[in-house]
Amino acid sequence: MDPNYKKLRKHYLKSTKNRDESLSKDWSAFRRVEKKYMARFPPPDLSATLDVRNLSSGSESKATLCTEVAGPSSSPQRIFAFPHIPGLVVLPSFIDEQEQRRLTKWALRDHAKSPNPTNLDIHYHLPPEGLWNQHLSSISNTNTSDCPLIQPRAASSDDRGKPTSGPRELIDNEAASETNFTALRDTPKPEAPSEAQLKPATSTSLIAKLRWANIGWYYHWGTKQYDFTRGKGPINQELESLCRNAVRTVNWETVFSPLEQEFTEWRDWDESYVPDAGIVNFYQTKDTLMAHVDRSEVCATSPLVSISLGNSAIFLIGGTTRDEEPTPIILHSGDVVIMAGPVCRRAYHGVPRILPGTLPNHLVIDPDDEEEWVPYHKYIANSRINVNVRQVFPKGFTPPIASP
Ligand SMILES: O=C(O)CCC(=O)C(=O)O
Ligand SMILES: [Fe+2]
Repeated sequence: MDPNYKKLRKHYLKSTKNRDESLSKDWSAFRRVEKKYMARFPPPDLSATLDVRNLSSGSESKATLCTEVAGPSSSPQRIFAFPHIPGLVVLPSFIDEQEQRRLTKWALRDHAKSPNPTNLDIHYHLPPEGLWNQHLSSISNTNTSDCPLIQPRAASSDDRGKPTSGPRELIDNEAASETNFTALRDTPKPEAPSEAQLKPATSTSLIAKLRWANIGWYYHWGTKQYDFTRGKGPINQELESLCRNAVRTVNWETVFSPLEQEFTEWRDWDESYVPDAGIVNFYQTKDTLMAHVDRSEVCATSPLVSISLGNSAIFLIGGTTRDEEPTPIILHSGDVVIMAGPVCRRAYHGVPRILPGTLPNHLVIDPDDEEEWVPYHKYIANSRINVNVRQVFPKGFTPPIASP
């Protein structure tokens, strides 16, 4: 018997010895599927997952309810829609190989640092050059005793701010809209308390604990609402263009009509879709993202563009309640998912599993700069990065916010 399998079985038997079987009876349809794909033992059967790359050209899969729709005649880009979740689109390999490396570098080196908050800022005094740049300096420095230590922040009186194992918790927040905007804006957004008894740590050890970095409007995790009083962080222009191009690539008429004739906003998206917020999610191979709906944006129907980099993942997307069984979709490095329109933007979704050992070859070596890529390869070999970009306000809408 494979020693790793033996270890997993032993752990499984031990952890399930006193399990209360009645608990799982109350699981929603989403939770059941989530649990299935999260299971460490026995490892899940992936045969029911959908990998659009395996669908032959022009195919329509009844079992998976996925349809290939026509893309722009000038490009070989394939586009998949899901009529049972109108507004969901998968663009396989939308990001080319070089751009995937560029985005990986951007996420770690240029973005996960001040002024963009990360999950670690609450707990540590991060270096101004960013965790990644300090990590690069320390690995190029042969004298390990010179590695600076990052100091924890003074512990607060309680430890409610303890970092959790994933970037999200299972709490439903109130959906934002133009009507409740002022109330949500004025809801107090206290600073999260830092964890007690943390020890000073090296940047190299903290890189593995990086879970998210904010893009644009600042998100307040405690209330799960944006904190507009802080103003707006920068949005990378190339990322913005890439997301706008992804939205423009789709012929939305083939996605929404004739299913949702009363929804016509998509007609303006070529111009009106301008992202202004988002998050970069960093997943180590054991990390998961629980079922949730992203409903903090005032624009409740505008496209959310989600880019996958690194190892592949299982992405679950269901309906507007947890009682609808989600569709399991395999996302690979370079794939773009768009969630748009009133149904899809309110659909529960999550990432129950990262698939280790699925790093594509073009993220192993950078033919243009082999040396520089080495530390990025080392990181991404055991990780997945998701760049999740949203539009909080409709274009031209000036929110009633005093300048910070
Ligand atoms: O990692 C992913 O593919 C999804 C991330 C996500 O749903 C989110 O950041 O809201
Ligand atoms: Fe999400």
